[in-house]
Amino acid sequence: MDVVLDDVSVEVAGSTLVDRLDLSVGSGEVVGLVGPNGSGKSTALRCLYRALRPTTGAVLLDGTDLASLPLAESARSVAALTQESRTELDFTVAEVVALGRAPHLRGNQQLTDADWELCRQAMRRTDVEHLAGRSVLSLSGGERQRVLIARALAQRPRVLVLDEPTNHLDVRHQVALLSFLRECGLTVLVALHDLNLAAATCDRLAVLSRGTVVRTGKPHEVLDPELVRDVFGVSVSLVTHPRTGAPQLLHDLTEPGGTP
Ligand SMILES: Nc1ncnc2c1ncn2[C@@H]1O[C@H](COP(=O)(O)OP(=O)(O)OP(=O)(O)O)[C@@H](O)[C@H]1O
Repeated sequence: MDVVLDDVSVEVAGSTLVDRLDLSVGSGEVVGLVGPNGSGKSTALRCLYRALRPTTGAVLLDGTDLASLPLAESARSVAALTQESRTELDFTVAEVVALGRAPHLRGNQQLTDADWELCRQAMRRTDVEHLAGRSVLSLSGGERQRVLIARALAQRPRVLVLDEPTNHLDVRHQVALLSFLRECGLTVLVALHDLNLAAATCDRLAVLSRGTVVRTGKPHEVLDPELVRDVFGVSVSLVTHPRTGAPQLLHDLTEPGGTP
């Protein structure tokens, strides 16, 4: 399923948070949104999972305006792991993951054996099956994050939207998640702060600054020291990963920094 953000602007209380943003993501492509704090990454992603409606412009799924689809229909296609994803209720891990099946159920319909099997597969994939009976309130930050990823996978979406999914994850689970994003065959939009992980994971990157895309392309076309200085205000050297050829940035901490 392909996704297009077509000239999307979002205004809230007189401020323009996203400004005429254009971005196309092909079916099965992994596109990373990178940009400084406050550049509009989360706001753009919110338009995709319908937490926000663009003030002007449209989000298209396979050419259909998302706003014209019933909410349940778009929820069957688009799963999101967001910064607002909450696990504050005293549910077990299995119950939280099962919520991912909700868009596929009618009324009070119960989960079938096939639904539970999909939940188990998602829990195995994110390494939380052994926690299935535990209360989510008792989990560590990284374990909770993996449960939320399992919930999104149990939804069996065609588009995955992830806002800083590596938050709280140790390095093994970061690599496992990002490798999965590369292999899963889904259309993926992911906001990432770590430019090196973004370069290693994504087919293309879109660099956001002040609510709009300032550059888009394959990681080696996008990540150059000049752009990183202009957009992020930091000094880096560019090297090439010796095995994969991915561009990697080395931070130069001896250069004067900006505001922390
Ligand atoms: N409801 C709101 N009302 C007013 N301003 C908002 C609202 N939501 C977001 N903003 C502002 O919009 C800008 C973009 O925010 P957004 O969360 O999209 O940025 P981001 O690129 O995801 O940042 P971060 O990297 O810090 O997560 C920020 O300046 C933020 O303060």
